[in-house]
Amino acid sequence: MDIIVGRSIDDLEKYKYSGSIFIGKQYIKMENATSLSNNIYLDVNNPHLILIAGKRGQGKSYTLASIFESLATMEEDLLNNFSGLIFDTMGIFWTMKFPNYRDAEALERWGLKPQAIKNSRILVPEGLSDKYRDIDMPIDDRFSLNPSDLSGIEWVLSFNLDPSSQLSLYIQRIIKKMQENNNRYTIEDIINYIEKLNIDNRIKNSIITYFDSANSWGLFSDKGYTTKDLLKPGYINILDISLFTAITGGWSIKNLVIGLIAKKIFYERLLYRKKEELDEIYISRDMNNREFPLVWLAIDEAHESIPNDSITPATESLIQIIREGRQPGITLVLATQQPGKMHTDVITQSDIVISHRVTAERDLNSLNEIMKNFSAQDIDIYMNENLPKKKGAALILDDKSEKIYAMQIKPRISWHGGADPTLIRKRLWLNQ
Ligand SMILES: Nc1ncnc2c1ncn2[C@@H]1O[C@H](COP(=O)(O)OP(=O)(O)OP(=O)(O)O)[C@@H](O)[C@H]1O
Repeated sequence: MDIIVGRSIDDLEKYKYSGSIFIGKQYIKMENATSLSNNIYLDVNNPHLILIAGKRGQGKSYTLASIFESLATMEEDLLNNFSGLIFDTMGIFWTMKFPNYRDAEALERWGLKPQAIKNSRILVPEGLSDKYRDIDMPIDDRFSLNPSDLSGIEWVLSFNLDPSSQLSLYIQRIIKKMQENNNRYTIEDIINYIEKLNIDNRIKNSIITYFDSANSWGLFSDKGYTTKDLLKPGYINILDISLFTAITGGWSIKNLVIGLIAKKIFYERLLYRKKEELDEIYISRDMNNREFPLVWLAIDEAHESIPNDSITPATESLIQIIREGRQPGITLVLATQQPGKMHTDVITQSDIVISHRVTAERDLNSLNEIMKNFSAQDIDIYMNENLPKKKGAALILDDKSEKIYAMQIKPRISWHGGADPTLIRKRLWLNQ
């Protein structure tokens, strides 16, 4: 019998398969043999917090992309009301634009065909777009942030400064003044203001150096894009922020992008949710298409954005979405190699966990915290007994049904961009 994870018994009766996507097949163990049997679907009708865990190379980025491919190929009426946004921190999801000929044989066994995701859209930071064009990467659009949208503490955390240091306190005071005196301002405006301040020259110069460096990130413009520019309905919007890796403190900049955009999406969805509710109450109103789509946000290597031992520029927004995101209709998908390093809210609030193999003790401990609700067995023992040692094999823990399934994630229809590069350069899938 088919399984739909993340769906209540009531909803199973009401909606049947509608509003669910195919994500893989269940492993069934008979005596000593394990074989693939029932189809596993994922409920996409309701918002969820989904954690994908697994040590390096077990398939967590693959799984994340496989789920988003299935979202991209939903029926049109669902697709029109949906928008996916992947914060591509490692620069590996843009290959969705190409068919996965490499796994054509495996796909055929699953009754699937290599397919490009035509409704995927790649956005890159405005000031870095030439770098992407130089290597012929397909780009659909650019994005930037407006400097006046950042609070003092967001600047401080992006500069990787200790929030209680003297420099940080100055920066927070400066930004407060900028916000009081201006509606919109640029980084140059901030620097001009600092230059006129009557403070110690050493401090003044170091603050200016920080803002000068922010100017070189290629991230800011006085336009700044709206969330509607970023969230094209019916599309998987991929924000490639991987090139910030090359800048010192790169993760702080990536987290700034994640934090600011996630915060804006949260507030806009909150507003539009009220309007949608009114649309439902007034029966004369049309309920077909939402003005602002329901959003699925995804972050790979999420332990870097929302760790358990420090605060990043993304922490506050992500915690807010984790705790309150369901009401406005935001689903968050977090993938990590190190669940043991993630903020405890992720562990306690996830309603769907997809776990590939993990071995580090700290990671096993945090997954066992979730596992306690499902089984008396530890997760590694359960995995060893029920899961073949195969890439893409995972346990899926479903809070709605309080059940665990051993499963194989479906192969990707679009090209996987996260594979390790090999010294031998051959197209083995073409026998070349
Ligand atoms: N469901 C799957 N079906 C078939 N092959 C898979 C599946 N999942 C993963 N693989 C294979 O495993 C490889 C590693 O997967 P992936 O790149 O997602 O690892 P990862 O866990 O994200 O690793 P990293 O931490 O290095 O990013 C892929 O290149 C692919 O060949």
